[in-house]
Amino acid sequence: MLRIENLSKTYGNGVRALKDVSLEIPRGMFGLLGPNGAGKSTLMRTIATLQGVDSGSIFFDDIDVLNEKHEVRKILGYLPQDMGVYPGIPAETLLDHFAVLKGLVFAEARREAVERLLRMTNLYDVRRRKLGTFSGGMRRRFGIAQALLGDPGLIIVDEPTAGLDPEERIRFLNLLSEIGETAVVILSTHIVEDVRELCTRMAILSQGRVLLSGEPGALVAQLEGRVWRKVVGRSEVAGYQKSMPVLSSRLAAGRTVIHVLGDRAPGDGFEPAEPDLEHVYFAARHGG
Ligand SMILES: Nc1ncnc2c1ncn2[C@@H]1O[C@H](COP(=O)(O)OP(=O)(O)OP(=O)(O)O)[C@@H](O)[C@H]1O
Repeated sequence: MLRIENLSKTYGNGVRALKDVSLEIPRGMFGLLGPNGAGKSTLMRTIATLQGVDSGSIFFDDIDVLNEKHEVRKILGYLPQDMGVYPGIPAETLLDHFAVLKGLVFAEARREAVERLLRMTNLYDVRRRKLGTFSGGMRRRFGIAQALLGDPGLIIVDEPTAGLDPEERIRFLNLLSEIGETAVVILSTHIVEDVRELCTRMAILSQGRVLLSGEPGALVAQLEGRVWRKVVGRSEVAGYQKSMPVLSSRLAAGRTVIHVLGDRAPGDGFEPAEPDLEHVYFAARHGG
């Protein structure tokens, strides 16, 4: 279990990236959802021991993450938002190199681990190709392979599906879900579907604060009876957005459907709608 308590961080330029953040993250897949600039990467880099905070604490089981960096690095797998690219190096050679850095010093065990991870990420057939020739999806899968070296108990994946085409995204999410059972896996994303499809628990972060956390299904259930829908003209959307909390506005077959939040039926042609995780996300950001 990862326990984050009262974490605060202000950057040198005065931006308060984390404001008293507390979270309990059990084993399994945990989704950290938030818009750009919410503080997700700051939190991920902090857990990954790459930067410090002004106050607060993080414990992974008995390890004091902020003060025992060396211990954390032994059990950590980290896939950063931007993995440094080494375009001229073949995938297998680079993975073997990372494995040495991770402490896999025995050649035979290392060879087995590298082969297993290349097969798992479906890169075995292209293992001799240089990284510079890989597509975005292949590079992401290579990132996962390096993050899984040494069987980490704590895995951090920062915005992994950004820029992937739908097929690669699904392949990548399937890969992640396979590893989510024995480790604490934290996945940061601004894509609601990533969380819906994968995560047993989640939190929403906005402007450095945790707006809510819990199980996606339970959070959706809390909105039961409070979401209303209406088909409107495209030009009317802005007016509704001014006068009521609009959770979403979608084009469906050339018509615009808006969903709004309200404890009572808004009248005026609105009808009850099934809440979904996207509504949870926007309701939280509306303060609902
Ligand atoms: N090194 C830094 N120095 C100053 N400000 C920073 C630094 N890193 C991040 N910030 C600011 O801190 C806030 C949180 O940024 P962070 O990257 O943690 O958010 P995020 O949720 O990961 O967003 P994104 O999805 O855009 O990466 C933003 O306002 C950002 O501009």
